[in-house]
Amino acid sequence: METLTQEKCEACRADAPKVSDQELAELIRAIPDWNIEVRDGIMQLEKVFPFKTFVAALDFTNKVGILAEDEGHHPALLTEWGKTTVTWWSHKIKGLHRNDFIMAAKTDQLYSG
Ligand SMILES: C[C@H](O)[C@H](O)[C@H]1CNC2=NC(N)=NC(=O)C2=N1
Repeated sequence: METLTQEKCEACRADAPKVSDQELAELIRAIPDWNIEVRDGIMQLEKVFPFKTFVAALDFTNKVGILAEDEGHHPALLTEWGKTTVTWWSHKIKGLHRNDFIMAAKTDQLYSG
């Protein structure tokens, strides 16, 4: 399997399939530090990134925002003193698509603590 960080997101389509249970089990192994959350019936990938300062958290938040714009796929971002919470899911399909795993892997690449 090509590593997720080398892939680009495909355009979000309402008829795109959610990842299957088997794909989910395989893909989550590539991003083991991410949590699978279900909110209002929507499966999401979530991870908290700790920082020493608010400024560092905000800088990381902006980097993820630039990545999202570049890929055309956008997260929910919660920036607080000392941490940024990043949550990925595909709005159009109300669940998880391979795009969300690609973006989670690329988000990890932006983090330097
Ligand atoms: C037109 C635009 O590309 C689409 O609306 C994109 C924008 N970014 C997106 N981001 C996410 N996470 N899910 C989407 O369905 C989505 N759709």
